[in-house]
Amino acid sequence: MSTAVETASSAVIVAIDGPSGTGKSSTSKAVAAKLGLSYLDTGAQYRAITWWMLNNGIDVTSPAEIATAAAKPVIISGTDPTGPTITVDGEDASGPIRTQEVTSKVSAVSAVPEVRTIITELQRSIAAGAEGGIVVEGRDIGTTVLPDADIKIFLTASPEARAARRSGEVKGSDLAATREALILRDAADSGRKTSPLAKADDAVEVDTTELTLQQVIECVVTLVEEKRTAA
Ligand SMILES: Nc1ncnc2c1ncn2[C@@H]1O[C@H](COP(=O)(O)OP(=O)(O)OP(=O)(O)O)[C@@H](O)[C@H]1O
Ligand SMILES: Nc1ccn([C@@H]2O[C@H](COP(=O)(O)O)[C@@H](O)[C@H]2O)c(=O)n1
Repeated sequence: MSTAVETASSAVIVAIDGPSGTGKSSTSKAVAAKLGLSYLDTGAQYRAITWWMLNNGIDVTSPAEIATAAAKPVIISGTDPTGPTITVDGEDASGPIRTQEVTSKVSAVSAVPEVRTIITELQRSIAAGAEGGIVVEGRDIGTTVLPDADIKIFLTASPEARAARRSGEVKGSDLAATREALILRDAADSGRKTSPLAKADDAVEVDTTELTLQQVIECVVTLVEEKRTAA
């Protein structure tokens, strides 16, 4: 499978990876909007295929069943950073893919190699079609999906900071349980055989633990602009 993604010569490709709750989505959307780039949330695509499997009676503890069904759903991602969308077989999936059920099952589905092959090809075709450039966020963008990206960022933050951010989104949520769930999902994503969550050797690591979201956005915008100026 070719990993080369051809875009217009002025188009910049930005890969942003990192564990859960490090700020990938918030940062990527804001950076893309600020720089006039498209935006792709690859986690949403893995969530979408997981949601489809759950809705269609697939046993998500069976890699063989998942593999057989992997090519069936039609997943379409809208890449406007000010209003990203995702549909599965024509149905808006943006709400249902964020449920606790999907969150708890997505790592098992995304670990299946057949799923990764299909979703990776989809991601590369979206990046290739983004004529003005794109910010793509996920777990394996810099290492596997777009290894030739112009700039690669790997966001990190302490489990405590990430759990506090996530708990802040849901009133009355249990901080310790949120922290535990984040750690378990990261362990599953980092431990799978096929394109695990990992920092690319040439990625710039940004520890966001002590940074505000605004500071992270400014840091990434500066890195992209420096890269563009140097090119
Ligand atoms: N530097 C920051 N300081 C404080 N809060 C932040 C920071 N970055 C992101 N957040 C908040 O943390 C939460 C998680 O951020 P976000 O969804 O962008 O993370 P993520 O890495 O994309 O997570 P996931 O991989 O689980 O989808 C959001 O509520 C966001 O507003
Ligand atoms: N490039 C990616 C992106 C995501 N995943 C899997 O999807 C899950 C959900 O991701 P969120 O960013 O929406 O939290 C994630 O836990 C991974 O299992 C992936 O494998 N590769």
